[in-house]
Amino acid sequence: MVGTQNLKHRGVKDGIGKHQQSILPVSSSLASSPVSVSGEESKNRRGFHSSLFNCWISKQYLLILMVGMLLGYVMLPLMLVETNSFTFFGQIQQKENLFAGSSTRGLVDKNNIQMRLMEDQHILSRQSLPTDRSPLVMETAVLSDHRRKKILVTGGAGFVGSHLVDKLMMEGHEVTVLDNLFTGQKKNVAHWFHHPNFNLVIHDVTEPIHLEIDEIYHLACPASPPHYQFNPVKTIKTSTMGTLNMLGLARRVRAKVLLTSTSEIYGDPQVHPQSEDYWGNVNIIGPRSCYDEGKRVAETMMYSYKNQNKVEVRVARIFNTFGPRMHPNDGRVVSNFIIQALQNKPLTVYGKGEQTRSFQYVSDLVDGLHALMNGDYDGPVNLGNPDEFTMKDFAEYVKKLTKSDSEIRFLEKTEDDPSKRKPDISLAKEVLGWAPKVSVEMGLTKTISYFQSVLDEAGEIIPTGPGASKPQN
Ligand SMILES: O=C(O)[C@H]1O[C@H](OP(=O)(O)OP(=O)(O)OC[C@H]2O[C@@H](n3ccc(=O)[nH]c3=O)[C@H](O)[C@@H]2O)[C@H](O)[C@@H](O)[C@@H]1O
Repeated sequence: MVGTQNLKHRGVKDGIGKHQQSILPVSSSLASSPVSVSGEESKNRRGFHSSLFNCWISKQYLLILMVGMLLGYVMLPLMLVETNSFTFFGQIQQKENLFAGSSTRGLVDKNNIQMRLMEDQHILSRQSLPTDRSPLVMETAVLSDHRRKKILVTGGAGFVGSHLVDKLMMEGHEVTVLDNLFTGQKKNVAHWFHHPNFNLVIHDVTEPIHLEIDEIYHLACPASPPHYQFNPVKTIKTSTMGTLNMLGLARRVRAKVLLTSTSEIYGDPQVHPQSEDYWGNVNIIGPRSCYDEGKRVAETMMYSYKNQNKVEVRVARIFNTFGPRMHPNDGRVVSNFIIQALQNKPLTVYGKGEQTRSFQYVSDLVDGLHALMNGDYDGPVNLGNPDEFTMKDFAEYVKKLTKSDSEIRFLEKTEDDPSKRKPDISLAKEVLGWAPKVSVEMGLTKTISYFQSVLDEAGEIIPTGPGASKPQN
């Protein structure tokens, strides 16, 4: 830029130099014009007059020449320049005016847009954004700084985790979801991405992490049998190293930590229904042991940290749970039966279908986890709905609710599949004042309509079978 300016400046100077050169010969002719007074008078006079005349002529000539030059070399260019510059500056002025006009308008528009953006941001900072996965708008409370907690939810992008995140967000807390997205899905929490209280950290709990938080809900671990059996070593690492990392973090920052344990710690139970004081019946080396034993040792770690390091702990033993946002390829019985029934495909019952399960709706579980975290009781607590079904009856029930023509197909029994399961929830009722509110029928109706929308979007879904498998997105 500077170079260009210098070049232009030099060009102008050179131009002036040329003009000066062209004037110079004329000036020199004037300087050398003959004016003589010597010799005969008349001759001299004539000569004088003639020379005067000549001089006058030459002066005239010179004058005309000079006027011409003045006009030609100075005035005309000046006039042209002036005219051009007038037009030019006029145009510039006009352009500037136009620009100034548009920029003023632009400024107004810009201000309007900014105002609207600020208003939108203000509204969005108090609610969720509707998405396909979560179409209902959820409003978030505004808490004062000293009441707003920093809460970490490991596995927060999963089925149960994402519903828990909704509740904590609606209460106005700052929620950090930590998930490696093995079975969790970003779309489960996408409705919070814009919210200033929400953070998503893609991280594997088997690696340590340093965060400043007040509470930890530690859910991270695949929970569906085909998924946790896909990589049993990773599953056991997740429960053991993951829980150690969360307890280490809780100890460092003095956070309260809740572990989501499972009804699976009772194994194939010999006590029915199962209460918290039952020690269980787990095959230590069976295909389910990576999950069952992982959760059992995780519970042991929780109470070791409580006793040794005074970490404040909570342990929930979760029984079979279902609801919207279950992974369609989860492979668990509720999602499988509903997806099969909605497509009029055979409902796959493993074994004779005489094994029992008791199903709770996800919102009840979330309320239970919340009550446990915020209560004083720190022993393990069962959270489940005691409404018990055989799998054969459950298949019929799903068929009825979906009005499906599917046949019921009996497949081979899976190894170590618990023959019965039903929670005793007297302790939860007593220490948390908690009991499930949503009937299985009501919960199933909501879940059926959810899976119908998933199917409408996906077309066909082939549910995961009994064998170990990687989650399919
Ligand atoms: O849903 C849950 O909360 C629990 O799910 C699983 O436990 P499981 O009881 O085996 O759950 P499902 O895979 O849903 O199986 C329930 C019963 O249905 C049967 N089933 C499953 C799927 C299927 O297509 N057909 C079928 O008959 C299974 O053999 C089993 O007897 C997990 O292992 C638990 O950690 C978790 O807490």
